[in-house]
Amino acid sequence: MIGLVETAPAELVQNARAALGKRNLVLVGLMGAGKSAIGRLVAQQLSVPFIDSDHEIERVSRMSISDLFAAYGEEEFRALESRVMKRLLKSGPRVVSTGGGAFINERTRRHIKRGGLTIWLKADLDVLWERVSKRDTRPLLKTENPRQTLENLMNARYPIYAEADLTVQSRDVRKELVADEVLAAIAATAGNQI
Ligand SMILES: Nc1ncnc2c1ncn2[C@@H]1O[C@H](COP(=O)(O)OP(=O)(O)O)[C@@H](O)[C@H]1O
Ligand SMILES: O=C(O)C1=C[C@@H](OP(=O)(O)O)[C@@H](O)[C@H](O)C1
Ligand SMILES: [Mg+2]
Repeated sequence: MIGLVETAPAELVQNARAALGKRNLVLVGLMGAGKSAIGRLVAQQLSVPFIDSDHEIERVSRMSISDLFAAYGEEEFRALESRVMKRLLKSGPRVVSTGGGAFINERTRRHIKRGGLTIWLKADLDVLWERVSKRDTRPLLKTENPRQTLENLMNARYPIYAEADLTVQSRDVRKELVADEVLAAIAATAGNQI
C-alpha cells in the first residue's frame, strides 16, 4: 500500500464534514504534537482547504520562523501571528494548524475561539521530545536543556490548551489513526452548541 493515501471510512468523513459545517477546525497544542501533519491529513479527508499558520507567516514575511525570532524577537512574532490568525479565520470551512504558542497568547486565543472549533492534540513529553529533537527549526528549543524547556512549556501551557473544545491524544501510532480520531471528535459535536 506504499504511496497510497489511506482513506477514512466514508461515513465517518461525511458525519465529520456535516458536523463541521461552515466552521473552521483549529488545531492547537505543543510543538511536535502533530498539528501540521495531522491537520493536513484531516483537511484532505474532509476536502476542505488546509492552512498552517506558521507557513502563512513565513509566506507573508518571506522569512523562516527561526529568522523572524532572531531578527525581531518573540513579541513581534506573536503580534504578526495574531494578525495572520485573525485573517485566516475570517471564512470557513478550513482546517488551520497553529504554531504551539498561538493559543497561549491572549489576543490570538480570542481570535481562535471566535474563529472555529478548537481541538487540542495532546501528547506526553517522550512523544513530543522524540519528534522535536529530530529537527532544529524551533527557536524556543535552542536552549541548553531543550527537553527541560519543553517540559516547562508543557507545565505552563497545558492548562490553557485544555480550554479547547475537543481533545485528542497524539501518540506513537499511525498518523491516519490520530486523524480518524479527530474526525470522530468533530462528528460527535453534531447537534451540540460547540
Ligand atoms: N502519529 C503521529 N502523529 C503526528 N505526527 C507524527 C506522528 N508520527 C510521526 N510524526 C511526525 O512528528 C513530527 C512533528 O509533527 P508536526 O506536525 O510538525 O507537529 P507540530 O506542528 O504540532 O509541531 C512530524 O515530522 C510528523 O511527521
Ligand atoms: O510553541 C511555540 O511557541 C512555537 C511553535 C512553533 O510551531 P509548532 O508548534 O508547529 O512547532 C512555531 O510557531 C514557533 O517556533 C513557536
Ligand atoms: Mg507545526
